[in-house]
Amino acid sequence: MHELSTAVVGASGYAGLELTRYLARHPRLRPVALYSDRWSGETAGARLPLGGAAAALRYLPLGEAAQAEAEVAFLATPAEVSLALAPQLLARGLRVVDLSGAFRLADPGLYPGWYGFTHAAPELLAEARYGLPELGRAALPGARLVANPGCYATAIALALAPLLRSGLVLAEGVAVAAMSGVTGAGRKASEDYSFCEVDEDLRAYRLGRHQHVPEIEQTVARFAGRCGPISFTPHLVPIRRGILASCTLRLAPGAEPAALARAYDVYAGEPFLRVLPADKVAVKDVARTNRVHLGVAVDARAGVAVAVSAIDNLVKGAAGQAVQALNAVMGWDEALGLDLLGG
Ligand SMILES: NC(=O)C1=CN([C@@H]2O[C@H](COP(=O)(O)OP(=O)(O)OC[C@H]3O[C@@H](n4cnc5c(N)ncnc54)[C@H](OP(=O)(O)O)[C@@H]3O)[C@@H](O)[C@H]2O)C=CC1
Ligand SMILES: CC(=O)N[C@@H](CCC(=O)OP(=O)(O)O)C(=O)O
Repeated sequence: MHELSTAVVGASGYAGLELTRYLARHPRLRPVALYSDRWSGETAGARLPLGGAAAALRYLPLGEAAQAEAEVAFLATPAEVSLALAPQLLARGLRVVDLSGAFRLADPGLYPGWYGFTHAAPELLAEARYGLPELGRAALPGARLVANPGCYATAIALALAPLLRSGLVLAEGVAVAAMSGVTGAGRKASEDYSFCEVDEDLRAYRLGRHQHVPEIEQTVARFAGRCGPISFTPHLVPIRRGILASCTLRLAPGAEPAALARAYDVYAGEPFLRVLPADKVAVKDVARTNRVHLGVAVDARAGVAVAVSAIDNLVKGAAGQAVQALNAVMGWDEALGLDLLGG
């Protein structure tokens, strides 16, 4: 059976490392090139517990990534780096799965405000397919460019979209608080993320201006046909990996709690999604897997529904989702290669 050759750019990052492990075990994908300046010249086997041919691969300088000889390139790089590389790789005939936010927003006008740069390839935004299969897999088969969703955006959009589509909650006044483990910030050597700064601490950040806000609104609006402005407050918590999101929505007049719970019936048969009572949704049950656990509770006294979801930011929030999306692009079983560590 033909194995699709793959390259990982940013292979030394937290997302790139996780991806390398999945690619090395995937039955139809073969990693052939790994790019990182930090580890240039070292073997992958020296950095990761890999078997087989992948262990012998030597990390290549990032400057050579535009010339990658592979059928698919995964970009696990900052958005500005992905934005520069993707057009070059696409022009050379590679498919691109980008893990950054560079191609997630359809409207280029949103980039300066939310990402801090002017988009240099707006024509590719029209072509890019958003890689969240559970809310839009029909767009994926055959895609050349996949924009892999953000970690918070994955957890939050999956929780919100069916509820808004049900019509049982209002589109206005949606408020989300989410907590992320520290790997969500990447391997950046910044004092703010060092052990002594995050241990025994808990804080909110980027209130009302997190870059995933327009992405969540775009995804929910596409699926549900409506979405008001979402208030989003992310928090950094002193765990290594995982995201828990709590989403508060106002109930529509006359909404029945039992009917609201049925909104998640749209996920019946999804291999990675499990609907649970909201207070049974926990990061430890999804950590190191591609799973999403979610549930909704009704607080009738306050007139709100609270939806809770949990993912692993590095798997369903990044590397696992990227593999799942590529499986969908290729028309394969979406779960192929994702059983690593119980995924
Ligand atoms: N961490 C997470 O939970 C998630 C991350 N993402 C996205 O995935 C991408 C990778 O994230 P993550 O793995 O966390 O990041 P890291 O900081 O851990 O790694 C970044 C990687 O990109 C490479 N790189 C290339 N150019 C640059 C540059 N100019 N500045 C910094 N690094 C560069 C680094 O190479 P080298 O080490 O050789 O310098 C490294 O391999 C980002 O776009 C991120 O937003 C998306 C969802 C979740
Ligand atoms: C804890 C933490 O800092 N998390 C990151 C999420 C990274 C991510 O998924 O974001 P992009 O791919 O959109 O950059 C953040 O809040 O920016």
